[in-house]
Amino acid sequence: MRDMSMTLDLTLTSLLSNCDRLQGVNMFSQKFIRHALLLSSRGKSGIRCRFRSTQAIAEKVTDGFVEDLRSIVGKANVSTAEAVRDQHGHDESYHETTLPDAVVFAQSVEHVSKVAKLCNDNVVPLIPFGSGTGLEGGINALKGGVCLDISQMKNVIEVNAEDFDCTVESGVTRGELNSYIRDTGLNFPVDPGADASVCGMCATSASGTNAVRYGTMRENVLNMEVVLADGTVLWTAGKNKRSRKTSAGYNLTNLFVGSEGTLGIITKATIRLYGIPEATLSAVVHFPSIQEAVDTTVQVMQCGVPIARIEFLDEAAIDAFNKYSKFDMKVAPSLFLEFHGSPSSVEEQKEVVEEIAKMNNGSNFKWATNADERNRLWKARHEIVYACTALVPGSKPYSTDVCVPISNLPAVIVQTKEMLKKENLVGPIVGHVGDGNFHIFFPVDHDHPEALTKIKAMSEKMSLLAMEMHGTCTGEHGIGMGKRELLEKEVGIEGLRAMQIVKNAFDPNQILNPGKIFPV
Ligand SMILES: Cc1cc2c(cc1C)N(C[C@H](O)[C@H](O)[C@H](O)COP(=O)(O)OP(=O)(O)OC[C@H]1O[C@@H](n3cnc4c(N)ncnc43)[C@H](O)[C@@H]1O)c1[nH]c(=O)[nH]c(=O)c1N2
Ligand SMILES: CC(C)C(=O)C(=O)O
Ligand SMILES: [Mn+2]
Repeated sequence: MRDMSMTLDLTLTSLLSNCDRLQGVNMFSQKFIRHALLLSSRGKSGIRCRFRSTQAIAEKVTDGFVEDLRSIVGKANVSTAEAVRDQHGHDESYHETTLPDAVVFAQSVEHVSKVAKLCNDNVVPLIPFGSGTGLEGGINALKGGVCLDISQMKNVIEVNAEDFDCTVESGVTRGELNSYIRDTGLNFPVDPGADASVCGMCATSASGTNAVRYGTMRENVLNMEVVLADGTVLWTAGKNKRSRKTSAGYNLTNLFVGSEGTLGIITKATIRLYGIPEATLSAVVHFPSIQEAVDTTVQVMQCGVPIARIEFLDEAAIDAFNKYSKFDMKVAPSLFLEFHGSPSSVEEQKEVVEEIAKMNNGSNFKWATNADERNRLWKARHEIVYACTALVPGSKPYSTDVCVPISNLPAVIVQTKEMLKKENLVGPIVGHVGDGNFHIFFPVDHDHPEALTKIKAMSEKMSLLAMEMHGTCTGEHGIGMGKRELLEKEVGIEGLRAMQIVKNAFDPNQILNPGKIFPV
């Protein structure tokens, strides 16, 4: 860490600005709706191949090195069995498995620190493994080495109900946390659908269906305990700190959020909690066209409705959804909605959204008031990726993930749909449209490499279109190994160089999750 202070002060100030995107506006007057309408009309399990690690690394992970790992974490917590390495060599995406040479199950931050130091001293790659639900090949051991599974560190360290925050260890998943705090009347709403580890969600800057109301991980992490490549343990906002605001120096917390295991291993996270809303109401509404569904979204957002979820599914997605989850919805472009608040505020939001949807020819509103109906709806929505892969037996999901400023969303989705048609590709579209973020789900069968080539070309075109429209190639899944070649196009050569300077300062031996984020 010798050179860190020298290199960081040149580059970090502009990178680490904090953004607060949570919405507080709540204006429902007719005047406001008209203004917003005017604004918008003006502008606007398959077969996997397994690669072995590179020879040079395999030679470093000798029997002696494995013995050293065992002496740190105990014999039972190190495995070189092929089945265990296989399970840790891929996430839930289409990326083909790449095996680590050994898997270590850490039980404490001391274990993590000593394993990191050992790997750093021997220049052996070290890949943090959260719960393996990522979608960009983040945990693939591209250069072999040690996969550090931190999922067994499962303590909830503290819950400060009166301050609406808590601190968890790396293995606690979102679902486990919410079960643990159920009696407090609080919950952690950031919801990627999968039951990912909270620290893994920090590492990928995850979001999902609730982010439109509660923000992404970036807005919800207050502090993190991180182990650096050389074994140093630090708290990004200072030990035991959990204030809502800070102006103290660089924002290290936001630097580690979204760092995808390339800068350090997140062993604890202090995050914000929210009161479980007094009233919740979900609804589904169908539209004659994609344009009308997405226009509705834009107008709802421009009116400042504090909607908790506003999810778009095109007709192909609804069809897959019906078949997989045994629903019988009208096969048409649709919005899934959810409102949170007091009973009167929910009623007010409902009325405004219903009116906007109707102005855009939305029909067949179905309201889900009881918890069972709502849970069934959202469970099915979160399984949509499996519904889409079920369209091609034996396939794995390839998901695009662009995000654009909300006013550009209708144009981007409509153009995407036209591109799909032109390329003759099957790809249901699903989106967290309140944030301007959407996915195409392509079922990928590795027995048909020509189809994968076509899908990759389409995905790149979409990313370029999103960037042109002032957006990003990844709203929430991260760069991983799938989007490395797009990063420079997005942040520019200067941005990429600044990121490389940060990487080199924190990880001079390049041991942390090598091959990820940066172009090859
Ligand atoms: C069905 C379904 C649906 C969705 C999603 C997945 C699936 C399977 N996802 C993606 C996924 O849930 C998300 O990327 C998680 O944040 C990954 O958390 P894991 O704990 O599984 O990390 P995983 O183990 O998959 O690791 C992901 C990356 O983070 C690193 N990492 C993990 N834990 C770390 C730690 N403690 N310290 C440092 N680095 C660490 C890894 O090295 C890797 O690079 C998603 N996402 C989303 O944002 N919105 C969505 O809507 C969805 N929807
Ligand atoms: C790619 C997936 C599973 C996703 O992000 C979603 O369903 O929103
Ligand atoms: Mn998503």
